[in-house]
Amino acid sequence: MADAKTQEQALLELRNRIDGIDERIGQLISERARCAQEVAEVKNASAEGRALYYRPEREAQVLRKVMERNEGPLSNEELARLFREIMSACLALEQPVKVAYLGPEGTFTQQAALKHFGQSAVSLPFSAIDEVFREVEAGAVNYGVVPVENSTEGVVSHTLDNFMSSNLKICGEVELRVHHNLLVSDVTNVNSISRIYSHGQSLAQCRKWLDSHYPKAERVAVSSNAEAARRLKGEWNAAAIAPAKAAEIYGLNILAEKIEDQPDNSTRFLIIGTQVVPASGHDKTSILVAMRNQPGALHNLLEPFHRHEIDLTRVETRPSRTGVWTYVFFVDFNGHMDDPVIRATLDEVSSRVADLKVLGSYPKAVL
Ligand SMILES: C=C(O[C@@H]1C=C(C(=O)O)C=C[C@H]1O)C(=O)O
Repeated sequence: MADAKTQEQALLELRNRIDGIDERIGQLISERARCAQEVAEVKNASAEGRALYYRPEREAQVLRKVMERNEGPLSNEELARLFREIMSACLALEQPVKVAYLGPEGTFTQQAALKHFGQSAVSLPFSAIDEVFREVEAGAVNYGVVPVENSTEGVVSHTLDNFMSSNLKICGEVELRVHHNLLVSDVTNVNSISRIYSHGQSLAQCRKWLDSHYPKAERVAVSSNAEAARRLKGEWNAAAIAPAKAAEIYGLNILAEKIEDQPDNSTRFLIIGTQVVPASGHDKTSILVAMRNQPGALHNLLEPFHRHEIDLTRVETRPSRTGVWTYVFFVDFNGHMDDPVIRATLDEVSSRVADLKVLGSYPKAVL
């Protein structure tokens, strides 16, 4: 009895302390939000209606500082995620950011959009990557989020091809661990699944699992994982590979979890917009280069990077859609356009190739 009483007493005291801490946190968050409102006034005063409310480089710096200061017990990622939401809410006071993503609702791209901009952003689904580009170009939204590469399946060529004809800039990147699940509906007969819907990339990422668990089922590629989930309604012999979120949205059941072949399966997404982003201190730059298919062409392109000791993080080739035998390279490297070494390197590269377009310098993914 005495023990129960001391326990009650200890809980009461701790909860009183937590109430006091919450009160202070609440006051500090409000104070921060008022500061952000003042930032908006300053931005408005000098921008004649064209204020840039969202500042990717500043947000990256804020999150990095949160992680550097962290003394635990929460992990850096967990603490940064909380601050991500505080900033998202503060930014929404200035102006809710409007983001187009490759939909429908429930796709990994939507998860990436919310991971990057936080839950206070207004996210709008579009059914094709081209449409996301078009919405941003038309100014109907502030930013777009599109997938660009997967650690198992490689590049999302559709996104790269869009950059060839677009003047949009890359303003940021997001990385997302991607887990796949096998979803079924209430009417599915789980012993007679003969058709499995998903996006082509996801089917490929679960190839081995499907080979061993459903070797005879027909694999049907559809436009997105969420579309796969949506198709299940009313089909008694079908399943879908999709994120757990899609099960929630479309009222489905998870039959098997984490069925991806590679446990560290992750996808990188790009934030596209019209903004040129200043340096944050840890940045990446993406360029697009067009060149003739001559002997030594790739060496010529890469040599200045090597000489200036610039780290390349990715090189992709796509056939150009204009000239015959002309290739287009997408190159990502560490550093920002404002850095004189990067600028000098790109000047050199530019003199060696048919065309060079800077797609953007942007903060490296923090979360
Ligand atoms: C407050 C600002 O505006 C926005 C909100 C931020 C925040 O809440 O810290 C950071 C950058 C901007 O996206 C700012 O530019 O400092």
